[in-house]
Amino acid sequence: MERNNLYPIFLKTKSLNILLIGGGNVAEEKLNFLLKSSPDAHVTIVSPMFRKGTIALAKKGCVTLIKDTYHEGYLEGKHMVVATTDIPAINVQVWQDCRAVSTLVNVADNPPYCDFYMGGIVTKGNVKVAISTNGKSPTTAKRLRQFFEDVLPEDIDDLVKNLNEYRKTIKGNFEQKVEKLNEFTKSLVE
Ligand SMILES: C[C@@]1(CC(=O)O)c2cc3[nH]c(cc4nc(cc5[nH]c(cc(n2)[C@H]1CCC(=O)O)[C@@](C)(CC(=O)O)[C@@H]5CCC(=O)O)C(CC(=O)O)=C4CCC(=O)O)c(CCC(=O)O)c3CC(=O)O
Ligand SMILES: NC(=O)C1=CN([C@@H]2O[C@H](COP(=O)(O)OP(=O)(O)OC[C@H]3O[C@@H](n4cnc5c(N)ncnc54)[C@H](O)[C@@H]3O)[C@@H](O)[C@H]2O)C=CC1
Repeated sequence: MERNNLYPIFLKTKSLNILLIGGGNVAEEKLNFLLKSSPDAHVTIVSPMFRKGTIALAKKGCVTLIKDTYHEGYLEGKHMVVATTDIPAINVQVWQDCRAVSTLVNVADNPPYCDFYMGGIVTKGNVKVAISTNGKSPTTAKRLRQFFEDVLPEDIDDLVKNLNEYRKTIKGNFEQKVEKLNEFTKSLVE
């Protein structure tokens, strides 16, 4: 069986600079899901045009809109880049420029030109679940996201908060703490 070997990480997007190139449908969708998960993300978007919905989304978050075509100077100070223009040669140019400066890049319409994929994301308080189909079926990622949004209980955050408090009160060395926490949470997986 084929296997997903991607390694998920949870980025502190508040202290990272994200560059989105292009201001069309895909840019708006990527921005929408990025801000849904991480409303405090720092984003810059460079595009000759922006959709009304993008302008509205930008106002709600920490998003800077720049009306221009892409040039590599925009990569300065950016930690990750998502290219969504409708011109494949520009997107590939972005990929090359990012590679040259070791900046993580995602070309939205072109999986071989992605260092990372965006995923389906469910957030319930402190709990976050991220879903990937290895780029094989974004629609499945969306459906799984909807499924987990539905089945994960809203009060799962209370459990996490309570365990965080309990964790602070446990005495003993690391092994003893792990044992107590495992014993306490056993019923969750039984
Ligand atoms: C590889 C990846 C790269 C990346 O974009 O990061 C990628 C690539 C492509 N998407 C395409 C199409 C669609 N994408 C969606 C939706 C989402 N796409 C997302 C991620 C990813 N999309 C990455 C892989 C994720 C994984 O591993 O599963 C989600 C999860 C997250 C997000 O976008 O933030 C978000 C759902 C969010 C949610 O609902 O929670 C829908 C469904 C819909 O909109 O209803 C469709 C139409 C139906 C279809 O085609 O399936 C096409 C074809 C373009 C064309 O044909 O022109 C390509 C290019 C290709 O595959 O070659
Ligand atoms: N990953 C995904 O989820 C999906 C990817 N795609 C792909 O994404 C690409 C874009 O699709 P749409 O957003 O629908 O197109 P669109 O035509 O709505 O938007 C393209 C945007 O790129 C901008 N642009 C053009 N040249 C530019 C330049 N030199 N610098 C900066 N911005 C520039 C345009 O002004 C426009 O805002 C297509 O190639 C499509 O195949 C499509 C659907 C889903």
